[in-house]
Amino acid sequence: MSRLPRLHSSPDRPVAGPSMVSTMTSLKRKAITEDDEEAMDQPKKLPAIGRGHQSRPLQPTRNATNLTTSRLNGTTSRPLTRPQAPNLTTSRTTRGTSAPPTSSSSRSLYSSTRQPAKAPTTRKDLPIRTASGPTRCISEDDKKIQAIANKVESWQSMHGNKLAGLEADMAAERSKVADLEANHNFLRKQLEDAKTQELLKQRELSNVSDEIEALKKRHARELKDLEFDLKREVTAAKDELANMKSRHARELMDLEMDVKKREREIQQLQEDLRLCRGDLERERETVSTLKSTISHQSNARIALGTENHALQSQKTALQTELDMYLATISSLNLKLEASQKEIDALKHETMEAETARRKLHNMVQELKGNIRVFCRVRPVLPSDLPSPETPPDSSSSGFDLAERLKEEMRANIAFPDRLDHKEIVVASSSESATGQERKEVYNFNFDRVFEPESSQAEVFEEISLLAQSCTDGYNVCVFAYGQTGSGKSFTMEGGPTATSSGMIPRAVEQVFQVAEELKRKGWEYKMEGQFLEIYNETINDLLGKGEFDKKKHEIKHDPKTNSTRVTDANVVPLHSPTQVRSLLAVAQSRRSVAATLMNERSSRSHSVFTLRISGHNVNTGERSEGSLNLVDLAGSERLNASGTAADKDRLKETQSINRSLSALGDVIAALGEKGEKGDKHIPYRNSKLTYLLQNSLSGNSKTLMILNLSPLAAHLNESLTSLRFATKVNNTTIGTAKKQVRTS
Ligand SMILES: Nc1ncnc2c1ncn2[C@@H]1O[C@H](COP(=O)(O)OP(=O)(O)OP(=O)(O)O)[C@@H](O)[C@H]1O
Repeated sequence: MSRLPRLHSSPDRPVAGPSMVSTMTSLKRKAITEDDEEAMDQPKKLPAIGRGHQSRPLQPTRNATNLTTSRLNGTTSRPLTRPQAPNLTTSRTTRGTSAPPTSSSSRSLYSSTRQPAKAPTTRKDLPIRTASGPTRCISEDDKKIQAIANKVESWQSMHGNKLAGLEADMAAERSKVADLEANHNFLRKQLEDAKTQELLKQRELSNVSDEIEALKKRHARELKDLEFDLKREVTAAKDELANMKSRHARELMDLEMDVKKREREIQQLQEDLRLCRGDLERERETVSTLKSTISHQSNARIALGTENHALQSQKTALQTELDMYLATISSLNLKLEASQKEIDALKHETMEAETARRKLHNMVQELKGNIRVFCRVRPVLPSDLPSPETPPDSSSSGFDLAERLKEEMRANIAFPDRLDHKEIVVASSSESATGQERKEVYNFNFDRVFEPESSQAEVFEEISLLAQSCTDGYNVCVFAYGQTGSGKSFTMEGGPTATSSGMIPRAVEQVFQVAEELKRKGWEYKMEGQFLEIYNETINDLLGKGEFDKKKHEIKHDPKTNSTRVTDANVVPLHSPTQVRSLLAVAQSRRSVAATLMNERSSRSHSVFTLRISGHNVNTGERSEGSLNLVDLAGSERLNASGTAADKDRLKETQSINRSLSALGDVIAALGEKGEKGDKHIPYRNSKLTYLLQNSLSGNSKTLMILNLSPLAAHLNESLTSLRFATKVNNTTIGTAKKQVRTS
């Protein structure tokens, strides 16, 4: 299609010959064929477009060519395909091989078409323009030239005719060409119209195809939407179907279960029915039995009616008796009430008697003098036995051997006073200078003597009144004296169990108990504790921080209140016996203990536990200040006996202990002498121990010394020394104890 307009777009070009026309025709044919081919590619609407121009089909060129050809054939004998015209036309444009024309028309044609420079190239000896140039006088040549000129002239005249015919032909051809051009223009116009229409149709077609495309897209979208909706609906339908299936399955299961349940119920009912039938049978049998029983019973009832009558009369008699008893009970109740009142009065009396008894006890103590001495002998312990080469077996022979050994080791100590337990007799045998055995027997009397079998409770029973008197406002001092390993610590502190607990925990418990009881009488008590150790004449606070506190403690006495204070020593408020027990445990772990030959756990220091108790009677306004000092003295053995002479530190310890113990003896002796002389100086300051216990050792306080003795024969001499010291103390009267009581 695009080639066709280009062919017809140059109307000014020289008209082509038949070959050109045929070429054009073939080109047109080709173009039309291509058009047809292209038309084949167009949408199917295109034939409809062409149908509107059927009267002028799109193949006019082919018809026009045919027409032209037929016309040419009809008007002249010379067909257009003759060679002359093309040669002429060609010579006009490109070739100049023909001879020059002689006529003016041919000359002019020649001169207008041929270049003069090219003519001599064919014939060199002939001038081209012989007629107009200078004439050479060569006669032969002139003749020949004349002949040629004649020939040319005849040729020209002959061809002039031909030329005229050709010009006529040319004119005819020109008119044909004009026709063809007109036809061509018409066709071109038709073609342009067709193109315009085609463009319109193409535009329409593109619009339509756009619409189709849009429709396709919309259709695809709608299709997609529909597919999506459909899928969703299908999914929903599937879900619903699944739900329905599961619901249906559940319902089916429920129904099956229901059916099974019903079946079970039916079975149960059938079983019940069977049982009921059995029961009914049995009941029927029972009814028949009962009927016979009833007949028996009615007979028995008659008999019972008679019996009942008799019992009624018996009941009346018993009722009378019961009334009598009730009267007796009410009179007994009255008597009980009277007795209860009597008991209360007696209790009150007892309490008053207890108070009076305590007063009397104190009076007795005062009359007896304020230092009392108890003596306690510990049992022989397995640890006292020499360690055997072979370990003892648990057989009876092993036990007997141990007992025999104990017996052998035991000193000859007797307790003849079985009633009052106040006497101890020690027998010793020694060799005289003459080699004879000398037997000596020593009798000692104390306030109380405890045999090896005596328990802690028995010992405490004797000192409990003394201990609790601190609640009445007395200064009380209990100290344990004896050689190392004699049982001082055991007596004062005791063991871990309730039965083995010593005097300190028992005394504290007692004081708390008494304080609680005295609350009813309006007494309120405040208690505080202090635990000190005197080691090598240095005071160590056992309730302080660390094993040895670095502080230098000083002892201060207040003569007004007869109280003693130690500077920088911890005084802990006491609230319960349990708290006191834990305090004692802490203190015990801090005590300095050094090993000696005599006792592995020998305590090489004095320990002083002080319980201060201040009371206030809210009813009477009375106030009391008392203290309880519980002293565990260091071992009293002599220097050689302990085997410490070789050890410098142990020697110093022992010397210090012995010095303080002899100072204690000196103080007690001086107190005894003071009682006689009145103005005797008491050397309290000779040791830290006596200075600390000044207020508890003076005549205003109650003092108890517990002498602990070893039962071993090996320790007999030490025991005798201790017994003599205790006797001295016991014989000392140091005055009358005074209550620290004032009325506010
Ligand atoms: N009455 C007793 N009953 C049973 N065992 C006792 C008794 N008295 C003391 N003992 C035991 O004897 C050993 C020595 O006693 P304890 O340590 O009390 O002696 P001590 O005089 O305090 O010695 P130290 O001066 O070295 O402190 C301990 O094992 C103790 O348990």
